[in-house]
Amino acid sequence: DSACPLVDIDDVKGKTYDYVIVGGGISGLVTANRLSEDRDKTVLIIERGYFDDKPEAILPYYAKGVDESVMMRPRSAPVARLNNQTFGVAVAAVVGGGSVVNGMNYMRGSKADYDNWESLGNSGWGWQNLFPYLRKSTTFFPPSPQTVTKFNVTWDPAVFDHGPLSVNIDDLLFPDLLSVWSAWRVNRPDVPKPLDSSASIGPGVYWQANTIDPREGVRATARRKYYDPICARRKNLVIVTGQTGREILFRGLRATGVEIVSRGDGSVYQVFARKEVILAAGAIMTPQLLQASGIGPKSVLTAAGIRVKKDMASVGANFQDHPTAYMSFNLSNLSFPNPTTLDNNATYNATAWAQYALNRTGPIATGRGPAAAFLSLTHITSASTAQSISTSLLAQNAADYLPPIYADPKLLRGFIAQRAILASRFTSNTMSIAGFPMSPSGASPAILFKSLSRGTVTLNLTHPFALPVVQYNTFQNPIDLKVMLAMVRHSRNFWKLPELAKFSPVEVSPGAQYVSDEALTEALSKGGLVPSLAHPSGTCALMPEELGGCVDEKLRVYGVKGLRVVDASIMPLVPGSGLQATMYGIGERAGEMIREGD
Ligand SMILES: Cc1cc2nc3c(=O)[nH]c(=O)nc-3n(C[C@H](O)[C@H](O)[C@H](O)COP(=O)(O)OP(=O)(O)OC[C@H]3O[C@@H](n4cnc5c(N)ncnc54)[C@H](O)[C@@H]3O)c2cc1C
Repeated sequence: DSACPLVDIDDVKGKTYDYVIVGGGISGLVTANRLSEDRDKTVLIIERGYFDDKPEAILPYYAKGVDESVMMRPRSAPVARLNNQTFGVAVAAVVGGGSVVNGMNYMRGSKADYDNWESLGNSGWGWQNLFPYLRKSTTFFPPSPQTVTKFNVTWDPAVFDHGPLSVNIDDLLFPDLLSVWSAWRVNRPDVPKPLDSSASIGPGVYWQANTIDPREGVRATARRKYYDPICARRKNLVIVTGQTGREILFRGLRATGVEIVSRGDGSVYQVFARKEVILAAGAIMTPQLLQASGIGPKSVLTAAGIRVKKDMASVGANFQDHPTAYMSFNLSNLSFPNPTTLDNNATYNATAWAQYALNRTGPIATGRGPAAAFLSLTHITSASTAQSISTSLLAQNAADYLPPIYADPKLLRGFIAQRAILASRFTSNTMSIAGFPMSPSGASPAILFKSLSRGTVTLNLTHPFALPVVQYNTFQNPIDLKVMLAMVRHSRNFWKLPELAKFSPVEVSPGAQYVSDEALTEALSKGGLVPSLAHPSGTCALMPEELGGCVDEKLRVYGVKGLRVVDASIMPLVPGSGLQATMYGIGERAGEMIREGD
C-alpha cells in the first residue's frame, strides 16, 4: 500500500504548486488528502522527516515508549517553578508526525472545550460545527462480544462514521481493570453513563479508543490512513521528505512560496505556491517558521535581525500543554495477566509475540490505556472550593502571572477573555480539568488539562533557523499548582478506597511522606512532574485579532495574504483530552474549507 513513488527533490525545485503545505504530520496529511481530491489542484507537502517503516512505527506494542530516532528534542528553557529543570520537548519529525510516535489514545474534548473556542469570538468553531469533522475522520471497531459483555464496554456508534482513521477499543482488557473501573465510579452519581470518550459528553469516567487498525493489528497513523491509500493514484499530490521549510517567501505581504533547506546536503532551494502556503509544522515549529519569516513580535524579530513584515505578539505566545504528575503506586495481588506481565513473564512474552506473528492479535496489537477518568474541578475538590478558586482567579491581576510578552494589550485582553470562560467552567461541571488514565498497574498519572499559565515559543535569537526556545512557564500562575495538589490528593484518596484494598496500594511517587502543600510541592517540583504530555498547542491562536489572535475563522494569518495555519498552533484553549482526535477533525475541516475557496 505504501508503494508510492519517492519524489526526487530535483523534480520539485523551483516549481509552482497550487498549495504548498509545510509539515506532513496529522494536520498536513489530512488537509493534503482533502485538497487533492480536486484533481485540478496540485499540492506539495514539505516534510522534515522521512518515511519510517520500522516496527516501532507500526506495532502498537511500541507505543509504550517513544522512538527517539524520529524525534527532534529541543531542550526547553529552565522551568523556574520546577526547580529550574529543563525538559526535552517532544517534536516528531517523520511522515505522519505525532501519529507515528504518540500514545495512540484517541479522545475528543468535551463539548465545552470546543464551545469555549466559539465563546472567544470564533464563530463556527463550537462543538456543533466541529463535530461532523471529528466524526467524518473515523471508523470505529469495538472489542469482541465476549469482552464487551465481560467488561460492559459501552460506546455510541453515532459519533463515528466510515472515515479513513480506524479507532478501536482493545479486545484484551486486564481482569483487574474491572476493580479500578468500578472504584472510579464509586460515589459518583453525577458522572454520566459511561461511554467512549469520543462522545464529548463532559466530565465522567469513560472507555477510550486507540488509533489502531485491529484488522491488521497495526498503529493507525495519518500516513497509513490519509496518505498511503491515495498516493499512487493522485498524481497531483507530491511529498518531499528530509526537507525543512525554513522561510516563507513573500511578494509584498502575499505568501508566494517556501524556502527549503535539505537535511541531506544542506542545499537551499525554493518552491512556489500559486494559491496558498499552508503551515502544518506543529505548535512548536510553526511559530518558529512564522517568526523566521518576519511575522511575529517586533521585539523578538528585531533582536534576531529579521525584517518585520507583520508585528504580531501572538506568534509564539499563548503556549499551552498538559503538565502531568507521574504518580505511581506499588500494587500487590494483581491478577494474571496484567499490564506488567508482558515485560515480567518470559513465557507470556514469547506467546504474545508468537500470537502476533500468527494473526496480528493479542498483547502486541494492544493499546496502552482503555479507560480514563475525566474530572471537573468540582469533582476533585468540592463545589465551594471550586467556587473560591474561580473567584480568586478572577480577582488576580492577570499580568502578574503571565510572561513579559503579555505587556501587549491585545494579548492581555485575549487572556482575560479566556480566563473569564475558564473561571465560569470551573464551577459548572461541564469541562474536565483533570485526567486520570486508568491502568491496573499502579501507574497513575494526574494530568492538568486547564493551565492558566502561558508559555512562549521564540526564535533562537543568534541562530534564527535553529530549533526555537521553548518556555513552559509551568505553574507561573499559582492556581495551577493549587489545582495540581488537589489532583494529587484526589488520586491518593482514590487508591485508599476499600474497593482497591485488595491491591494494598503503596504510594511510590511522589511518596506518601509528603503531606503538606510545601512538602508535596517540593517533591513534585524536583521530579515526577513534567510540564508537558507532548500536547503543545495555542502558539498561533484562532481568535479575533483584537484579542491577540493569530489566525481568523478561516485559519488565515492576520495581516498577510495566501497564508494559513492548520496545526495544533491554532487551538486557542487546549482541550481536556489528547490532541490527535481534534487534529484529525481540524485537518478535515481545513481541507474542505480551503478546497471550497472559503
Ligand atoms: C510522544 C507523543 C505522544 C503523544 N500521545 C498522544 C496520545 O496518546 N493521544 C493524543 O491524542 N495525542 C497524543 N500526542 C499528540 C498528537 O500526536 C499531536 O497533538 C498531533 O500530532 C499534532 O498534530 P499537528 O498536525 O499539529 O503536528 P504533527 O503531527 O506533529 O506534525 C508536524 C509535522 O511537521 C513537520 N515539520 C516541523 N517543522 C517543519 C519544517 N520547518 N519543515 C518541514 N516539516 C516540518 C514534522 O516533522 C511533523 O511531521 C502525542 C504526541 C507525541 C509527540
